[in-house]
Amino acid sequence: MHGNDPLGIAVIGTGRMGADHVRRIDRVISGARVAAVADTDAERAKAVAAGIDGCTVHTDPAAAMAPPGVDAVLIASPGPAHEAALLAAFERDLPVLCEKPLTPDAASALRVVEAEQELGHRRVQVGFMRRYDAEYVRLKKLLETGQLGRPLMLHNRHRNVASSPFFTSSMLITDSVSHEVDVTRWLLGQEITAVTVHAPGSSPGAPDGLRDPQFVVLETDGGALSDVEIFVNCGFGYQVQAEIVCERGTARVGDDHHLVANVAGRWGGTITQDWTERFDQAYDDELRAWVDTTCRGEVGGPSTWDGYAAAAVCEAGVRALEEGGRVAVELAEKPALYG
Ligand SMILES: NC(=O)C1=CN([C@@H]2O[C@H](COP(=O)(O)OP(=O)(O)OC[C@H]3O[C@@H](n4cnc5c(N)ncnc54)[C@H](O)[C@@H]3O)[C@@H](O)[C@H]2O)C=CC1
Ligand SMILES: O=C1[C@@H](O)[C@H](O)[C@@H](O)[C@H](O)[C@H]1O
Repeated sequence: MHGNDPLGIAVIGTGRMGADHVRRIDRVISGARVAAVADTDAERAKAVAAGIDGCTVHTDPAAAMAPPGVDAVLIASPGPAHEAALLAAFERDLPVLCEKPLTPDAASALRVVEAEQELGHRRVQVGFMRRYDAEYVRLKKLLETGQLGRPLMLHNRHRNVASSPFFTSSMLITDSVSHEVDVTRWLLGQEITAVTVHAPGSSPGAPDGLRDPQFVVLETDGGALSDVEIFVNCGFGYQVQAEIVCERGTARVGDDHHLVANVAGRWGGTITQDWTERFDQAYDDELRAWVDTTCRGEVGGPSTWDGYAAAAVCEAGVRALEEGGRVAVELAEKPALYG
């Protein structure tokens, strides 16, 4: 990157999230351009790159990071492909925005933590975009004022209209509750020490064999409890809500009452239908923050360590779902690199 040239980004994975991030880089935010795309599905990559000046198209993620003019990497391939893409970016010492999950399990996430330590500096921002959502940011700032006192409980609700066909019972935790795991650690500034999962009878709206909904209880090292209702086939809307209960007050986000209309003898509003609608602004702000910090030669936002901690908690959650009972979370020692 030279002078005021836009940051050249290689986008790895051009499916739903990748294509949306390409649009965002190309048309929404300033200071960056899509320099390359890679997808194992060449036609998809080609279609997403169409009309973007100077954007090279690849099927191999490492090859997409090689052309001159690639200054940074955005990973939006499926979770199991993240480790290889992250290590390829580290080979070139490129800054990375990696969609959640960092990797799908604790062992691979720890390998990424170790590889980043070998580089000797932080390179990765993990795509936990709720940290950029205006409502969550306001909640975090309110907690930091101390007015509400110490947090005691966080109640989270996370509902999707319908799950994708390949969704499994454990993915309700690893793919969906991973967001609440990060929100809990970030809002409370505490580590999660144990997980319990309860699964009521499945909803008739869930595909056969899918344990949906589930109720997850996270315990923290600060003595707080965070519970999560995860329901990925609720049928009616995309809802992400959180209420924090503290010693002297409570606060909640996600009520979705942005517009209330009075018409034909009724009042009411609409419910968002998916994450791209509910978190559109948060994704914009997340990407803008990443481009800005990268252009300044800095790294911010959720770290590789946060990605590892989330993976370890989710892994404990999957064991709690499969084996029952309360499963303790064992974290490796936190390297100095992550403060
Ligand atoms: N932050 C958020 O709210 C959300 C994050 N995500 C995350 O974004 C990532 C992508 O998810 P989606 O776009 O929904 O999936 P998707 O299935 O729509 O797209 C994935 C794309 O990656 C390609 N691909 C597969 N293996 C690859 C490899 N080794 N190298 C390059 N490309 C490869 C596929 O051909 C596909 O085009 C996942 O990590 C997912 O968890 C997804 C939805 C919301
Ligand atoms: O990250 C996401 C998806 O991968 C996940 O499957 C959904 O449940 C979440 O709501 C969405 O934010």
